Amino acid sequence: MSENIEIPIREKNIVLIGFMGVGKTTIGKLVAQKLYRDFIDVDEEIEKIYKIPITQIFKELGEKEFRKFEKEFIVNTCSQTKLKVISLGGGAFLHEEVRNVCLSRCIVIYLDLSWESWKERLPLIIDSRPVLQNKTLEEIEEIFFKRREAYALHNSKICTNDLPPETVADSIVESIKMAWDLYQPHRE
Ligand SMILES: Nc1ncnc2c1ncn2[C@@H]1O[C@H](COP(=O)(O)OP(=O)(O)O)[C@@H](O)[C@H]1O
Ligand SMILES: O=C(O)C1=C[C@@H](OP(=O)(O)O)[C@@H](O)[C@H](O)C1
Ligand SMILES: [Mg+2]
Repeated sequence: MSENIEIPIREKNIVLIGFMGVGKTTIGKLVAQKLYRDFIDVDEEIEKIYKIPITQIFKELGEKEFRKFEKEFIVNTCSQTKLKVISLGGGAFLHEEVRNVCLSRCIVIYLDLSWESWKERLPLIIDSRPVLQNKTLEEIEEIFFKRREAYALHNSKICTNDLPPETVADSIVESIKMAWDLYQPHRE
């Protein structure tokens, strides 16, 4: 369990979680722009470090190595930074240490999508998500619902069904600003 250091809420990192394909990378970038913050996409950072795409990391080094690096990268980043918008990969929140560091130091936003809507995203992401390869739709559905248990731990949930990325990003910004004003109101 990481220590619960009091970071002013306006300075906390904003972390986006949720199932693969729900829009964490796309929407995280927009939220960062709207709040004038730096954006960190954990998968993109890992790809830059290994200099190969995630699919190749899975193939050449294996999922175990990816998960170890992913966990360490997130724990370090969340412990050492403030004022960032960070999009995690969909499997990252399954690590207990990742959940602990995110929930103690960041504002965690869960992007949710119904199974029916998510199925329409599948063709867009199937080739770039190794976890989905060689699986039946029933097997993917099982993972989709199983992972909801981990995602249930969050600070705020946004249902993204039928909403374009801009609208989702606007509603995240609105909800964050509300939390800022509630818990750390500006003093004149
Ligand atoms: N709100 C949305 N509506 C429609 N398509 C979306 C939305 N958000 C993301 N997408 C599309 O879904 C795919 C996966 O998005 P991405 O941001 O990579 O998701 P994640 O990071 O959660 O895996 C991309 O092709 C993206 O353009
Ligand atoms: O859910 C997962 O296990 C994964 C999700 C991916 O990220 P996105 O959630 O951004 O697709 C990426 O980290 C990797 O392919 C594994
Ligand atoms: Mg992503």
